[in-house]
Amino acid sequence: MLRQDGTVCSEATTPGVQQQQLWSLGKRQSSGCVYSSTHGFNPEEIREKLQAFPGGSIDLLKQESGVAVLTINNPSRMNAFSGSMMVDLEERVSQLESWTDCKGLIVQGAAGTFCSGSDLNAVRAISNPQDGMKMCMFMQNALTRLLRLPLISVALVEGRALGGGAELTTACDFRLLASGSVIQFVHKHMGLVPGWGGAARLVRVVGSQNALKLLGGAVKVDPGLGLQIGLADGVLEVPQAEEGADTLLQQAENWLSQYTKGPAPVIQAVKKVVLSGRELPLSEALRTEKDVFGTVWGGPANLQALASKSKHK
Ligand SMILES: CC[C@H](C(=O)O)C(=O)SCCNC(=O)CCNC(=O)[C@H](O)C(C)(C)COP(=O)(O)OP(=O)(O)OC[C@H]1O[C@@H](n2cnc3c(N)ncnc32)[C@H](O)[C@@H]1OP(=O)(O)O
Repeated sequence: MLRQDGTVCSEATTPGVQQQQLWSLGKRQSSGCVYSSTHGFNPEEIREKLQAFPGGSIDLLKQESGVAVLTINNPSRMNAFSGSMMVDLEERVSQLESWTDCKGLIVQGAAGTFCSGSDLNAVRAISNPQDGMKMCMFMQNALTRLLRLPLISVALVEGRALGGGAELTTACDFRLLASGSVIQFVHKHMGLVPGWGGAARLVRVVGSQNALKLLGGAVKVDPGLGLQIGLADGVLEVPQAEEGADTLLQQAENWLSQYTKGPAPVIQAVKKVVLSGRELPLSEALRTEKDVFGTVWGGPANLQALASKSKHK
């Protein structure tokens, strides 16, 4: 079981207590910010600075199905991230962290394109290294918390995902690319490298050789290349105008449902064991896996499956 101090010991627990533990384990994993005051990070100060660059919004729609839709919404600037949208994003992630029934998340852009990165007007105004690093710390915290949510997330990429927009796609578990879409880490062309955690995550998704090529060449990744190197997990056809065709969002929801079908505690447990396997040293990951296992073993879904004598043909 989990001790108050976050360490782990083995002790039998009741299913009710186990469910509580599952949730608090999820909160511990998902609230893991990279930077705190010990790193000289003052979130209030940076929030205030970012709010000075308003425009657009990050919209969250929580659905009864347990799948939420997060929309990057700043169409007049190709969904570039204004400062206030960065603060919005952090708030939406907090809302998702406290959603006990969550199972899945689709991250999309408004009006037919994904996201063109940081708002260049804000970038120009804070183009000194100190402010740049503060903005990076803020976005790394928000995107790390997004990736660590106890749900299965997918970036639905239509149009372009550029710069910070490309980085955002790597903060999701999966990426679906619509026909004609492009993910491009344009940072080199801007005299930069990723700073929102996009390089570290990209290496984990496509391997260091491919990451070096994508960043070093500012390569345009179309759906074909995306599938080839593992940056894309699927390709969606942009529907023609004719009646009856599923929208891209419906297609993404269908695709995601193969992983989010089932009770929320089980889906959340799946994400937690994979997350700990990805992020923790092996011994720690194994202990976490045992803990998470303890929260579903003998739980309602497990007992129901046992009672129905299910066969896996
Ligand atoms: C690199 C690091 C940094 C980070 O990680 O934090 C970044 O992300 S910096 C931003 C990187 N992104 C860019 O440099 C994108 C630059 N824009 C473009 O390449 C084009 O605008 C494009 C390809 C997104 C769209 O081209 P298209 O011809 O289809 O449309 P327009 O260029 O006319 O764009 C429409 C309108 O949107 C404004 N826009 C687009 N991107 C941004 C942006 N990132 N910040 C601010 N504004 C942006 C563009 O200026 C046009 O506005 P208008 O008032 O009509 O001139």
